[in-house]
Amino acid sequence: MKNLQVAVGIIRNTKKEIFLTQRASTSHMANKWEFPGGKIEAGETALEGLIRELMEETGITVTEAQPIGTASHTYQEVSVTLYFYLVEQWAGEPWGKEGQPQRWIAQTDLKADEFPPANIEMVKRLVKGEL
Ligand SMILES: Nc1nc2c([nH]c(=O)n2[C@@H]2O[C@H](COP(=O)(O)OP(=O)(O)OP(=O)(O)O)[C@@H](O)[C@H]2O)c(=O)[nH]1
Ligand SMILES: [Mg+2]
Repeated sequence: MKNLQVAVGIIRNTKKEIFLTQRASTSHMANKWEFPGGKIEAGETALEGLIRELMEETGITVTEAQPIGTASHTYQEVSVTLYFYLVEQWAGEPWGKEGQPQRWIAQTDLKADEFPPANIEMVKRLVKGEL
């Protein structure tokens, strides 16, 4: 089975809100909410992939990103390893640049079951305020 390496950005503002986007109804994990990001390309570091994906999907220029852990999960169709980054420094204002629904939500109000299963542990850490 394919193993995808995926860089994801937890974009957090000074009010401790996190920027989420919703996955397309036609995509893997359709309609789930996610941290913006995507597949790391050949020859890219995880951080380079993160910076490129957040520009493509949200229009921001990341100026600082802190690696906060990884998670691996095997879905029926594909297995993924997520590289999570906390992003608190950027230029621009994030928006659903590819037409995805978006929202800011208080970190403590995140709901694990709105995310793909690979995200559950990270969402729980965020809700507990461990990060
Ligand atoms: N972006 C993102 N992907 C996630 C998260 N959690 C999770 O399991 N994934 C999975 O990671 C895989 C790759 O992510 P993606 O679909 O965003 O990749 P991408 O932006 O490069 O997509 P593309 O092929 O449309 O260009 C998908 O199977 C997706 O379901 C998450 O929080 N954010
Ligand atoms: Mg993506």
